[in-house]
Amino acid sequence: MNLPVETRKLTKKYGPITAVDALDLTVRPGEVYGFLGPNGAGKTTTLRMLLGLIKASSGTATVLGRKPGTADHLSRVGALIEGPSFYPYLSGRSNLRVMAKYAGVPDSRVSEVLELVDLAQRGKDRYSTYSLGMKQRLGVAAALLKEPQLLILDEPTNGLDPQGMADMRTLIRGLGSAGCTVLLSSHLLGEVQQICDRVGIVSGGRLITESTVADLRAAQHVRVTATPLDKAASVARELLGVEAVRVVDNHLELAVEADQTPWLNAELVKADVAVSELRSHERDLEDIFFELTGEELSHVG
Ligand SMILES: Nc1ncnc2c1ncn2[C@@H]1O[C@H](COP(=O)(O)OP(=O)(O)OP(=O)(O)O)[C@@H](O)[C@H]1O
Repeated sequence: MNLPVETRKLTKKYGPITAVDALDLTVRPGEVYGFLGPNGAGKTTTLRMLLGLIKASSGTATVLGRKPGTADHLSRVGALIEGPSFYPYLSGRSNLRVMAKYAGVPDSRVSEVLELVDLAQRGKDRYSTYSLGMKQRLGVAAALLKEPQLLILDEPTNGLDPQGMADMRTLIRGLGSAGCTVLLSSHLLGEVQQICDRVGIVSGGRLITESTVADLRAAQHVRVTATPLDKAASVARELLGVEAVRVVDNHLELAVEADQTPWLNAELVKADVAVSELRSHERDLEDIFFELTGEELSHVG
């Protein structure tokens, strides 16, 4: 079976700017994949290449086993990338019917997709009266008209209020459970943590890591509260290396396996450090992102 998305050394340059830098992404069938990174990391540029809207400078992208932008590919990939454009004076349903007719999709599918995005009750209302969240969901409905195998969504909750975000998350999770592969970009950690099976973390156009959310979070970490903290930090750096030690507020975060904690404790005590707490803890994506990129992500979502 073809992978929904596979890129090899995918690169896009704009003059001196390398917007996407030798990206190797793999999206597997049936998963909700989160493409996570701060503004300007190269997410939109990547998605545009996957849809054949712009050409790569070098490297390759395969989408459902084909080169992006071929006729066959376009009918099997749904996308919401630049804000959806609809006729404001037509109802949501009429807008979709116009699109369905143009795409050769039977009218019955319009009701199905309105149901899927929870707009069946408001289908008769004018598009101009919709909230931003409803407009976004109608955009997803339009992308679903052709029953795509892969749905690509660029920042699907951008600009939505908390309720709109929650509705969109429910919708995306539902699509994922129904077997549609979803690739979405986001700069919102909370969102990705809640919706996605796997994430690709991107920074400055480069892929920093690609993993399941569960695996990323399960990587062992030990939190140490001790006095004096600066001495504890320097002992830990000597024992574990500078990279493995981070001072956070009034404690240390150490990248170390849990079975090493007795040894670590003994070494700290030997160095006259009073250890009041030493325990392994599950990190959230925010910590991981900061460790990997040195950048902060947004807390919203
Ligand atoms: N058409 C273009 N011409 C020149 N530079 C561009 C163009 N499109 C994107 N860039 C640059 O490429 C880099 C990546 O932009 P991109 O929009 O892909 O990032 P992003 O991760 O999607 O961020 P955002 O969420 O802010 O859109 C940025 O430095 C951006 O300024």
